[in-house]
Amino acid sequence: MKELQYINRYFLKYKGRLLLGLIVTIIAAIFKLFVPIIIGDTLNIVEQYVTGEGITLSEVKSELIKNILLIIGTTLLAALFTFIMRQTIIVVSRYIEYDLKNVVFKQYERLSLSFYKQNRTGDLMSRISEDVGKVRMYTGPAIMYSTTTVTLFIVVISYMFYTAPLLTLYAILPLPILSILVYKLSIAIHKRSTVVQQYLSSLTTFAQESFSGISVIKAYGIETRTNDGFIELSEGSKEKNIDLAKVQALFFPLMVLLIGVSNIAVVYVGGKQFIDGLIDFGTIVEFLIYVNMLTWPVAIVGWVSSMVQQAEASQKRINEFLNEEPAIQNLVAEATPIKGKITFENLSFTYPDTNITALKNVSFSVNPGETLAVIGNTGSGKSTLLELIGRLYDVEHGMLKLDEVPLKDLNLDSVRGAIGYVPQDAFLFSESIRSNIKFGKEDASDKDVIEAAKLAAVHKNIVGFSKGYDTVLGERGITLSGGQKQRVSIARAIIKDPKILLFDDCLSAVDTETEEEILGNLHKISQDKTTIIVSHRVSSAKNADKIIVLEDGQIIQQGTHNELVNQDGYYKELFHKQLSEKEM
Ligand SMILES: Nc1ncnc2c1ncn2[C@@H]1O[C@H](COP(=O)(O)OP(=O)(O)OP(=O)(O)O)[C@@H](O)[C@H]1O
Repeated sequence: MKELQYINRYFLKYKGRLLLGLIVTIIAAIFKLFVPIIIGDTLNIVEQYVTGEGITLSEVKSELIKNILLIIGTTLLAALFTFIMRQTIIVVSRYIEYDLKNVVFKQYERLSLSFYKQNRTGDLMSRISEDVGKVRMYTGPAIMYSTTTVTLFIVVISYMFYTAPLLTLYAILPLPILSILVYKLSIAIHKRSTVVQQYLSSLTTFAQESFSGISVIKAYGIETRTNDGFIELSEGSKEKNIDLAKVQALFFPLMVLLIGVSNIAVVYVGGKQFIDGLIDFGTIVEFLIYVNMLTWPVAIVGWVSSMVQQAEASQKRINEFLNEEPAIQNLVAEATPIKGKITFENLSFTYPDTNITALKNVSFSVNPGETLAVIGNTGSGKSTLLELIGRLYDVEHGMLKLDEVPLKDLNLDSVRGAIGYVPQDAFLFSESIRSNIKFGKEDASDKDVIEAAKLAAVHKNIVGFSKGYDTVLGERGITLSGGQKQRVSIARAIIKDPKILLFDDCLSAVDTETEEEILGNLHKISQDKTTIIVSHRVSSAKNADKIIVLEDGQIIQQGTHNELVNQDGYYKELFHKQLSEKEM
């Protein structure tokens, strides 16, 4: 229960409702006690009449009517209290689930990029949905059933002992066995359900990937192979489901068997005691009802224990993430205004997870108002360079400064707020184009959105869609071309009007004319901004104030376009190669 202590803060938060729920649960359980007493009493009256013990038919009739009305009344009250009990305890568990999901999601967002590299998306998803769901079972149903069971037990068993102690002993003897068996069964069911769940998630992932990659599957004509893969997985899933069904099938017969044993004990021992004149006839019937009434709560003891165990395991997994500290810490509380000068001093960077050294001894600086172009082969470290400016990773060797201040000594939100970053793979949300652009600036007006789209040379494309800026993207909406996506992503960065603009090879999918248009627009709006353009194309770099060429994480050339085309080396070769490609 150590891990579940974390949940106590929520119990405290909702203590009022919870307390009401517990009181109502106890009252509901007490009300359940009355019905068997009234039935027993009714039977005693009938028995007295049948054995001719001086009771008239009309007296029997009026007693019966009174008892029937009492049964209806108490049952209705018990039902009402049960309803209120669910409305309080179960509703509280839903509130806790909601709070917990929000806390987990907020923590996910706090955590750094390296965390996402180390943990699979499926795992992150299951902690926020399945694990939180299992913890909810502890905060709601487990508490509700435990309270009902404890109350019923205390009230019913005390009453039974008071009425007929020996009969009670025989009647409840099989109950602990039932509880233990149900517990063992619940554990077995849980184990098998976990395997079934794993198969289900593999099946879902397989189907999802197949649908996403359907064009590749069709183009390569591998439908049959894909189908075989699916059949193999579903075969496994079927077998595990059958395994589970076998254990689940034991649950009810086992319960019925043990209730039967208890019932036989009551009838046999009760019958003998009745013959000996030790108890009333009605008591036997009363006990039979109590035994049946107690069976479910007893079975639930086993079920609840396994529920709590699962919740404990789930909360442990949730706590692991909640206790995780972001690798990137904000060490400066107050906001620090950023002007935009970027300085790299002998900076080397190795990715912690792969040990790949992506940057080696890199030094350069860019002033506000200047544009730096970074050119280099794939894997030369260009994207890494931009990610370091956004402090997605911390630098261990050398120094990275903004406005001559080490990046770590600046407020993290100020740094990120000052950057408009366009990543290599433009990611757009399944929302309208307008919201995707506004993502860069929540309070932007429609005019700002259009202006940004014009600067990113995508306005004409957008108005060409029948719903214009309200066109929904993603699975349920239209699919933009690679170049359109890149330009919407550029518009998103432009609308933010940041001090620093970082473009990671984001003009690769647009034609050279559009590229020129965008670069021309950027030139106009970036007079007071620091701009870094990463590219494979000389055309993107040629107008920059400075160009650096990276190879294997090292700067091998730097200068202006004119200087570099007159220097033997990578840039000159690339320039001539791309010039001849253009002429072809
Ligand atoms: N998140 C990461 N974790 C570990 N290694 C990485 C990560 N990202 C990049 N690398 C490695 O770092 C090196 C530099 O990669 P980077 O993405 O910076 O190159 P790039 O010049 O931007 O390449 P491209 O032009 O193909 O985008 C590569 O060897 C790459 O495998």
